[in-house]
Amino acid sequence: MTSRFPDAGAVGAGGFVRDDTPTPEVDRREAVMASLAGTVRELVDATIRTTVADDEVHRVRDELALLVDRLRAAQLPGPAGIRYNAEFRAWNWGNAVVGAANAIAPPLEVVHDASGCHADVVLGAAYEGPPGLVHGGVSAMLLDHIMGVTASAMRRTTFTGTLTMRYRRGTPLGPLRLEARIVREEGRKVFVVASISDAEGVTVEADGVFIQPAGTPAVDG
Ligand SMILES: CCCCCCCCCCCCCC(=O)SCCNC(=O)CCNC(=O)[C@H](O)C(C)(C)COP(=O)(O)OP(=O)(O)OC[C@H]1O[C@@H](n2cnc3c(N)ncnc32)[C@H](O)[C@@H]1OP(=O)(O)O
Repeated sequence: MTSRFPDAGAVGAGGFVRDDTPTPEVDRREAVMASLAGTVRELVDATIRTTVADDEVHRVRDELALLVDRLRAAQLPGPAGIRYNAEFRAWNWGNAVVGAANAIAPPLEVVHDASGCHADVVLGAAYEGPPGLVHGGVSAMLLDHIMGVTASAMRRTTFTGTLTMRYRRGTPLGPLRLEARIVREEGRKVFVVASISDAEGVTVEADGVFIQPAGTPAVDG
């Protein structure tokens, strides 16, 4: 059996990092960071939509600068990366789509189902492109992620090779559903289709080729 695990602390195939933090400690810290990110997400939305007076905006800015300094007191040297321990518990707290510590991420909660993956998400003012509609790049980002998770099927690393989007109509901000499934596989290539829907039906369709980079092992067990 080929192990996907490099030595502790080493960067493995696909950029994954083995980290021997025990799962209960990972779970505990993840909950702490998710609660902070949730409040920062509220801050982002409140910032976009606030109509308070200029003086109050400046006071809030100054208070926030102090809070940033407190978080800067101890920082990782770079991005958070993807870590996992010997129990297969993986965590990628900085991920742009699902990162528990990333207020930029909606975050998407991907569910594996019988046909592939799906996710229900509510997108607010921070994801606007055209007035009242989701930014096309945000739609592509969310679909790319759920398609990548579907292609990897929790047993191999896949990278996006080619992603094609068809925007059928504007995607309204608010509650949305994403769905993705594998349509076929050819060697290291995995062909995936996906969609975003609102209550009226599909707004965006995507198809993509996800590739298991040469030399990266599948997880066999
Ligand atoms: C592990 C546990 C679970 C983990 C879960 C994590 C979930 C994370 C979810 C994250 C989700 C977010 C996901 C992200 O955001 S992933 C980030 C965005 N994507 C990238 O950065 C990828 C950058 N590109 C590369 O790394 C390489 O070019 C890849 C790996 C893609 C191929 O380089 P490699 O050297 O391996 O390829 P090869 O030359 O041996 O060719 C092999 C075959 O592939 C065909 N081909 C090649 N390129 C393309 C292409 N662009 N489109 C279509 N087909 C292509 C080629 O014709 C050949 O086919 P054939 O001739 O054999 O028929």
